[in-house]
This record gives sequence, structure tokens and C-alpha cells, in this order.
Amino acid sequence: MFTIKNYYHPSLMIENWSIEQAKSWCVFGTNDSGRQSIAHLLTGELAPSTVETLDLPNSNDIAVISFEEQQKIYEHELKIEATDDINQQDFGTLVCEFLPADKLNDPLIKMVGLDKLLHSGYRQLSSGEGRKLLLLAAILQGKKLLICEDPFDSLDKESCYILNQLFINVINERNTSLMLLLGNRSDVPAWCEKIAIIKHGELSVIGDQHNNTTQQRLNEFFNTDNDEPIELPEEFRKDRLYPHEYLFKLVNGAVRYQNKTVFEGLNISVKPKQHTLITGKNGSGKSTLLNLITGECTQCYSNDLTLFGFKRGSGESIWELKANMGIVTPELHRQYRINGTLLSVVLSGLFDSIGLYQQTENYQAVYARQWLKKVGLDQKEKALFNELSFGEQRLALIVRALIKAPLLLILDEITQGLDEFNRHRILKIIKMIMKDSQSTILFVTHRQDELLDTFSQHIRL
Ligand SMILES: Nc1ncnc2c1ncn2[C@@H]1O[C@H](COP(=O)(O)OP(=O)(O)OP(=O)(O)O)[C@@H](O)[C@H]1O
Repeated sequence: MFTIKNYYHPSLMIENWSIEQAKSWCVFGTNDSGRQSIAHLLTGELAPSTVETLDLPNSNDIAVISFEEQQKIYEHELKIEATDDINQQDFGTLVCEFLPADKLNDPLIKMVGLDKLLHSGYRQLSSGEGRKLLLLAAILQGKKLLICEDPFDSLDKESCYILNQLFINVINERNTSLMLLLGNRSDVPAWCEKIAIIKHGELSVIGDQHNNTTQQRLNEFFNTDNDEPIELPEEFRKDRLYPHEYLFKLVNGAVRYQNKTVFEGLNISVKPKQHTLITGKNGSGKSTLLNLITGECTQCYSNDLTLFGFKRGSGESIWELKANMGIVTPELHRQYRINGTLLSVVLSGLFDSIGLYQQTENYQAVYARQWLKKVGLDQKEKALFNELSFGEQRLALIVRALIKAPLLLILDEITQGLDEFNRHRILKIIKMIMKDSQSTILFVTHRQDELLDTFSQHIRL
């Protein structure tokens, strides 16, 4: 399949690595390890400074399924939208258009649950549905090497099971090789044969997964002594007067699109400090519910929804509402395409803007820097946001939401794309906020180890 010897590029070094046809590999790397460079190398986008052997498959035979690729497609879809005839209702590229025309009856489509969405637009898909589509497209196009970054992130339990079956099928029946780029040890499937790690851009082949030495090397790789306590800033601990019983209350809530009811008859209320967990299958409407609360979903006006004491649609200002909310969602990450510095992205959270358009005070920059330090990004404050890895961008958006210590924190799959070290660091901050602050958390996740027992309400959609 490929052989690489003594490859050197400033962002990637590989001494000796070969992969045979129909083999499965996991490459573990942290968020700043350079694991995305592996995909760039294999697709021919990372020309080496020096190399001894570089025997790669045809780039047309390789598919990369990553958050980065999903972002590119999304941006392309937005461009199409901008050039569309505005009178025409258009959902951009349809799901079926991503798949080979002669494979639209392939049983794999039903297996991953996309059969009913073939005529939906890509932009209408939930994040999990979008991931499944790219993977399915690659398989049906007969790609010979699939490179999947954190493929189990954003998938529900059943979809993870199906994805595992799908992977086993492509390796055994379709003679395809699989490379999983992972940041969490708990994501490695038992069937995966070989393990490699990447650290500071240097790739090391470790060996067979089910081998004691491999497990020992992995433990060493993930073992960091960086377990220092994280203290919440003063702002989070200040007492605040909140005059209403509920932060929000939705009565008989419903969201419907042309021929689809996402949910109906939904009654939900959240009181201050009633930390709430929301779970449900892919496409069950978790993000839609959050969008109703944040106002991203315009059907908030046709619902009986009261937010911070304002009945939605009664002339309240969205900025007044937003001032009380800190929001991190996959949608926000997709939309955050303004290319400022990391520091400016964090500061933009104080103004609820995408991009920073206001003069900031010194104390605000000091505060933003303190937050960057808490997530280990203080050395990168001048880096451009879109030059950071997906996981680093996600960390930046998390601290952007935290910086104003809002009344309500709306956190939708926030640990998507984070390596296990950063994920635990963020969960530690979340636990501190639950315990020691005046903020209330609304938290969506698919991960079992994020179903913390500190949530006082669990909504299952
Ligand atoms: N504008 C739209 N038009 C039509 N259907 C839509 C639109 N927006 C979302 N949907 C559909 O509504 C359903 C719910 O989507 P939502 O993103 O809320 O799911 P979710 O529970 O957050 O899923 P996931 O766990 O995959 O993130 C999905 O099937 C999605 O395809």
C-alpha cells in the first residue's frame, strides 16, 4: 500500500513506515502532535524537504474523513449558497450527490441510517450524519485507503457499533486499508491491528495492538504529570441576583421542517444551577433544541419559550439574551471562519461576535490570557485561528464561551476532536463550574465517560 523511509519535513518526520493492503492502523497523537500532517503527506499535499523512499498510492485512491475536511465541504456549500438564485429554495449539494449514482441502492446506505436523508442538503445534516456520509461516500467510491480522524466522535452508541461493523467489512470484503487518527485510547477498536504514535511531528511505529509492550508504550505516551489543579477565575464565583424561577422554559415545544418533525410536545425547563445533560441518537434533535434556545433556529418565535424572563417574540433583544449565554457548538465552530489571532477569538466572546471588532481593555486581555494558560495555549496567543489544529480551535472556542462567566453555558459536544488529555482538562473545568460557580450548564454528549453524576437533570431525546 505504501512505504516511507527517512521522510523529513519541518512538521513531520518518519524513519520507516510501511502499510500493506487491507490492514488496519491506529495513529495516536495529541492535539498539537501534527497528526493532520500524516493525511497531508499521504494525499501528496506535504512535499518533503528530504526523503529516501516515498512510495505512495495514487491520491485518488485515498479518502480523508476529518473535521478539517468536513469544514472545507461546509465552506464550499456556503459559497454555493452565496451564488445561488435567492428566489430558488436550495439546500446546496444533496446527500445523494455525494454518492456514486449507480450505488444509491447499496445496503450500506441503510445500514448507516442515511437512506431517508438522500434528498436532504449537506448543510441540513447533523454533525454525526455528516461524518457518516463522508465515510460512506469514500467506501462506495471504492477508495483503497481510508484515513479517519476521530471517527467515533459525534456518533451515538448504536452508530459506533455500526461503524465498527462497517470498518471490519471494508477491510475484509473490500480489500481496503484503514488508518484511524485518534486522540483517545478508549476509542481504539479491538480489531485494529497496528499502533503508531506521533509526538511533536515525529512518527514512531509501536507494533501490534494486543501486545504488552505496545500497551506499556501507549501508557507512557499518554502519561503526563500535568495534573495541576485548575482554579476558576473570580468572575465565576461572584454572587449574582437572578430574579426569575427559570433560566428557560419550553412548553409543548416543536420544530418541524417541510416533511420532517424533529420533535414535538417537548416540555423542558431549567432553573439556576440545575445542570442539565441532554443525550439522544444522532439526528434526534439535540442541537435543534439548543438552537431554539440560542435563537439560531428561527422557530423559537413560534414556540412557547421563555428565556431569562423574556417570552421569545415579545420584542426582546437577542444581544440582551446572548449576553447571558456562553455557547460552544459544532455549528459555531463551522461558522467561526474570521481569521483573527487566537487571543482575539477568545476576546470576541466578551461581545458575542464572530471576530473582534471592539477595542478591548487591558484587564480583558489579561483575563483572556489567564484562560489560555488554563488550557495550555498561552504560547500561541498570536497564532492565527485557522492555522491551529481542529482540537486547538475547539479549546479556543471553549474559553471564548467561558471568558464572560455567563449565567447559562450551552455546550454541545464540546470535546469533539480533543485528545484525552485536553478532554479531561475541559471536564475538570466543567466540574469546577458546576460545583463552585453561579453558572448553569446545558451539556450534550455521546461519550459514556462524560455522563457525569454531577448533572441534576437528564433529558433524553
Ligand atoms: N434546516 C433543516 N431542514 C431540514 N432538516 C433539518 C434541518 N436542520 C436539521 N435538520 C434535521 O433535523 C434532525 C435533527 O438534527 P440535530 O442536528 O438537531 O440532531 P442531533 O441530535 O444534534 O444530532 P447529532 O448527535 O448527530 O449532532 C436531523 O435529522 C437533521 O438532518
